Amino acid sequence: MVAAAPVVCSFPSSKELSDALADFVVKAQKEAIEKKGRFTIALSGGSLPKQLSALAHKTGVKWNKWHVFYADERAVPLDDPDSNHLLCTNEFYSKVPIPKEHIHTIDTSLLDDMEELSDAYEKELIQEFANRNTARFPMFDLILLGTGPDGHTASLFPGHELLTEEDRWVAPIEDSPKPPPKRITLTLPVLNHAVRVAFVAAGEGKADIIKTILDKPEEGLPASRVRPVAPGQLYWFLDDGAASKLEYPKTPFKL
Ligand SMILES: O=C(O)[C@H](O)[C@@H](O)[C@H](O)[C@H](O)COP(=O)(O)O
Repeated sequence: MVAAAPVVCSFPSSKELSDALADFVVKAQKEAIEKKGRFTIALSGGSLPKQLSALAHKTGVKWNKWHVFYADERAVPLDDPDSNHLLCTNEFYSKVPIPKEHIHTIDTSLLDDMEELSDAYEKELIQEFANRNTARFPMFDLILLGTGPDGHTASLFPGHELLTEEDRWVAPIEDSPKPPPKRITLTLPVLNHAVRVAFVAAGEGKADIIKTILDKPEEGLPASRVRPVAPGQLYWFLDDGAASKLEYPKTPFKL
């Protein structure tokens, strides 16, 4: 399947990165709403939610058209300090008026059964993206991802059997090397059918892994396997620290 080359942008500071990311998200939601009257986005945990707070100061955001899912979520109650939903609430939703019913959380009554928890979240996606039989995989308007020092993304970890999943939209993982061990995650085919996927990474601590992911995709790290099929497009939003070892060409940011 054909995938366009990633577009990599680097910014001198974390503030400039957040600001450009916010403009990029506003443009993505504008295009999606013009086409379909709604904007479907998936968010990750880690440092990403904080980077989104610059969106609170942007104009032209139609918050009531947003439909938010999680690229991955930890199998914990929604008020647990490990919950990505809690993190997104504190860092992002508390600053912007997304209707609560448009934010798709896991069903915490199913925390004892990871298969059921994952299937229930897949059903949430099926409801949003219509009938699974008519659409092989959902096409998110935008998926925002981070990457860890091992090259994982969402809850897809190096060498893990979930990397070969070809059918499910959402899958459980019970042995995540990054705590907590139990999570659910969007699968690679879902990441690779999005209209846009953007990775966000900042800090010199990320420089080595960013270099491996982008300069040595043949190593097959999970983040290197995210290559949305055309016309989908992959973007990397980095700060100069995270991009400092990269040979892959950078593109000046433009909307
Ligand atoms: O729930 C999670 O653990 C995250 O979704 C995870 O995939 C994260 O995005 C990366 O580990 C990057 O984390 P940082 O942005 O904190 O480096």
